[in-house]
Amino acid sequence: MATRIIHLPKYSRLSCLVKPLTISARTFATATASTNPPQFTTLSVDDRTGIATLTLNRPPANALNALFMGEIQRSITDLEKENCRGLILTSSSQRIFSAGLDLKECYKADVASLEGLWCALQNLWRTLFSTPLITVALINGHAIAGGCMLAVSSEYRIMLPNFKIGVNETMVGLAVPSWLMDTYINIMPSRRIAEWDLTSSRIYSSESALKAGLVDELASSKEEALQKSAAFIDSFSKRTLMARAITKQQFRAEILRNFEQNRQHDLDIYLSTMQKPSMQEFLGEYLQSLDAKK
Ligand SMILES: CC/C=C\C/C=C\C/C=C\C=C\CC(=O)SCCNC(=O)CCNC(=O)[C@H](O)C(C)(C)COP(=O)(O)OP(=O)(O)OC[C@H]1O[C@@H](n2cnc3c(N)ncnc32)[C@H](O)[C@@H]1OP(=O)(O)O
Repeated sequence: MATRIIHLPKYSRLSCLVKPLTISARTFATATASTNPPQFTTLSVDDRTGIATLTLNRPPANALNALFMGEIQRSITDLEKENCRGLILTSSSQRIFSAGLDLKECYKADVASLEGLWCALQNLWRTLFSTPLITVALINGHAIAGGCMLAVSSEYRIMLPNFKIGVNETMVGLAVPSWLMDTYINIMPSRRIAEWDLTSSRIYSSESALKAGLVDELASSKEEALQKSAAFIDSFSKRTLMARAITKQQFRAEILRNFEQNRQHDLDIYLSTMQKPSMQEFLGEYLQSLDAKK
């Protein structure tokens, strides 16, 4: 798929105006350094409005592997440099926004691949959560685990009806990473409900997610959701963009600092968990159960 970036001279460059957060000295493994053309995403920018739409397109489930996550991350950093104002994140599938981490790539994988996968997930989260762009997740399908992470890292969530959304890690004996926990708490109206949801692997329907405050609006079609997404981005005037971005950054700074301090620990936990024979055995059964639905 071709990437189309249109230069938008009308808007000031937020990435230059917002002071970057300190990044720890250590360089973490990443699959994002590639300069290959995008395979799993399409990016379009409306030069009239300054709004970009990044469409996830890795059938069948938009499962997040290292290459895919690197592409999403790169698109966001490119948009920051291209004088873009807002970003809508959506899916080309009519059924699945994202099923989270690519579990097929977690199964019987070597340590280097597992490390690449987890670092790509960390890097993608960090970039999306900290971007000065105005971010909207247009959730036009199921959003599970890492898929829900993409949604809650964005600033605003608009969901289509009759889908599922939530973080299901504890269901299989995995602790939710602290950065995802903090991100979830950041958007939920009540910390108590957030704790309850994440400890019980609660998966919401679109309708109950709206009631709980996990999503902000429902839309009956993708077209309506696109209009609502644009309206959210437009609700911030051009004049306030920089102040808005700095304020957003201040709100999120502590979560980002905690993440940087715990990044290696978080990776170590993931690697040791994934290499346990009992986890691999479970994962094999879980993948079979997904196939058995057919
Ligand atoms: C519960 C977690 C289990 C193990 C975790 C182990 C280690 C991870 C460590 C840390 C955690 C990181 C965060 C994560 O993101 S973990 C990912 C957790 N995701 C899920 O559990 C989602 C599983 N999928 C589903 O529940 C459903 O597929 C669905 C609700 C998203 C969609 O349901 P549908 O009925 O519409 O579609 P399906 O027929 O089930 O799926 C279509 C197609 O997609 C494949 N697929 C689905 N999910 C994944 C995935 N996460 N990775 C890779 N592939 C996936 C599925 O097998 C089907 O493929 P085929 O058509 O058979 O080829």
